[in-house]
Amino acid sequence: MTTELHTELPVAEPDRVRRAFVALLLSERTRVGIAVALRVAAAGASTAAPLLMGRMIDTLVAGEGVGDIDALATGMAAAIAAAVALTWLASFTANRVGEHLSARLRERFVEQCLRLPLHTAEQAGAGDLMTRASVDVPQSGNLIRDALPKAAVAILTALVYIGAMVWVNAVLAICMLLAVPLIAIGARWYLNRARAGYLTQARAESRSGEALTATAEGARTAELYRLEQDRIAHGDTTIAVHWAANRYTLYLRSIYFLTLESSYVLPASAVLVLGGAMYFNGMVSLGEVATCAVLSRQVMTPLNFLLMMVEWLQRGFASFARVEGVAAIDTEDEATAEATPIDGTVELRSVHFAYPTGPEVLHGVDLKIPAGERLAVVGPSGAGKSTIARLVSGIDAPQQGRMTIGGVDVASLPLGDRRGHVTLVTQEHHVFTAALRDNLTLAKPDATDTELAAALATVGATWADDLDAELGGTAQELDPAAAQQIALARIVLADPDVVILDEATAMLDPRAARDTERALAAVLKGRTVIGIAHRLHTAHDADRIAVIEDGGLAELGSHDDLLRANGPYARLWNTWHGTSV
Ligand SMILES: Nc1ncnc2c1ncn2[C@@H]1O[C@H](COP(=O)(O)OP(=O)(O)OP(=O)(O)O)[C@@H](O)[C@H]1O
Repeated sequence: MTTELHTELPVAEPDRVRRAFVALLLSERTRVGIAVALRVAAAGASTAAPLLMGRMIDTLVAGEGVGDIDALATGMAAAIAAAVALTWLASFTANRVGEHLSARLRERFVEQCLRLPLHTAEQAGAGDLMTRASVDVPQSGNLIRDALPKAAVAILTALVYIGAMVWVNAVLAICMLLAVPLIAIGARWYLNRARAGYLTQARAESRSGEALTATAEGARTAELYRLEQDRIAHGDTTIAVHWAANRYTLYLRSIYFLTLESSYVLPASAVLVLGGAMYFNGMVSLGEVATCAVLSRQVMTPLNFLLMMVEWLQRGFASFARVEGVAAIDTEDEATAEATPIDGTVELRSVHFAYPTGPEVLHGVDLKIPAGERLAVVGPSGAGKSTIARLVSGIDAPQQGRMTIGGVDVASLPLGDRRGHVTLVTQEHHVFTAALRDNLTLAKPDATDTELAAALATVGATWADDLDAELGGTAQELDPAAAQQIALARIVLADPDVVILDEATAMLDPRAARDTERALAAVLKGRTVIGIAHRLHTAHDADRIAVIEDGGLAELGSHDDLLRANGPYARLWNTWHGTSV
């Protein structure tokens, strides 16, 4: 079952979020510019109607001709038609830009996940990455596609309306300021709490997702060890935390929206009261009061919308910070190769290693494996064999000492280069839902069909005669031995100097295991091979055997030498064969 001792993936700092967001917008600067210009034009057209209405009232009050009224009414109709057409065009353009940007964001997220160091992904657990992919990426997409264009539209529209009010009568425009204190207090209270609230909510969602995934994946184990009640209790706890986090953000919203609702009534009432007094004192015309009253109501629509959107924006930016957090790992972990490995010599020098969640597992291991040697690593369960495999393949780096391939620190090799020098083969082989060709070219993107066919022939995959055959998912189901052959064919294509086999054939039935081992022999020829031998008969055929006990190298030598030495290996061997020394 998946261990839940996870280190969460980071969340990007506000500064990084700002920079990433601006960079994303600038990547579509022309389209963004056109959308903004169209929106300003649309807002300009919609202020024309109240302005013309004011003129119309003043014309009527002055008792001027019907011809002027007709002209003003035609102008109003034209302004309204232009506003509708421009608003539609502006929304259409903004939506298109939003779609482009959110597609870019999704593609970047997938690339970042694929580049993620394996140990980081493992420590984060499936739940965190899954929630970021399934909740935060779509929510960031919503932010870019819907929330942000709408917010920008609302800001621009409100500014144009306020500008028009100031132009008509600056004193009446000042009435708008009455709404400011209430809105400012409400927004400040809300914004001070919202980011933390939404980040906690997203984290709680990840954890409850993680708990449910782990329970579903390990259902059989839970049943076997009668852990059902523990798992249910654990699920209940994470869901309760999630529920509490949701309730908290709901509480924030309910207080915030109440403040907003109350703040809208004030400015419109003030315009009417003050405007009436000014009119009776001959300071403004009736038309100006009517225009300002309509505009003060009109400006509240985008302002109201904008303030409601703060919550949506907060949630969107909290998600964006989580998506961008994955990119931050890439930058931190980017390795820089100091040189290229000269051959497949593997060397561990005084290697110490501890997992983040536990005590030291390897206590100063010294081991040199010359290029082309087949080394078997044996030892009791929990001794540290798989940990050595992880270090050699660069999944983890030692905290002390050096781990080199061909004279170069494995951790300093960029991920792409590392895969070309060392490959870890375990019993888990993922066959992607894709054509056989795509499943193979993962290892060598520019491989020709002839190379792919040769690689399949090397591993004895006689069943694979159609490179376009769809595999995985609901398509052709492969048996474990065939999946293993695909994995081995990938090694032939990747052509690494060093291959590590960790329980590569342990899950196969004996006949399939024999076939696979035959295929393996062809694949491994000429490479340095480190085989983690859980069954001793595979150790017997190796050039040398390293016995690991309690995180240290207990013995090193050929099978015959070690049997003669009558030490830990001889004891393991005799136990394996059921004989005593
Ligand atoms: N991801 C991990 N986080 C924390 N501790 C771990 C992790 N993986 C392994 N360990 C611990 O490290 C120690 C060495 O484990 P390792 O898997 O290397 O042993 P092994 O010799 O390969 O055992 P086995 O033959 O049972 O696979 C064990 O005590 C194990 O519990």
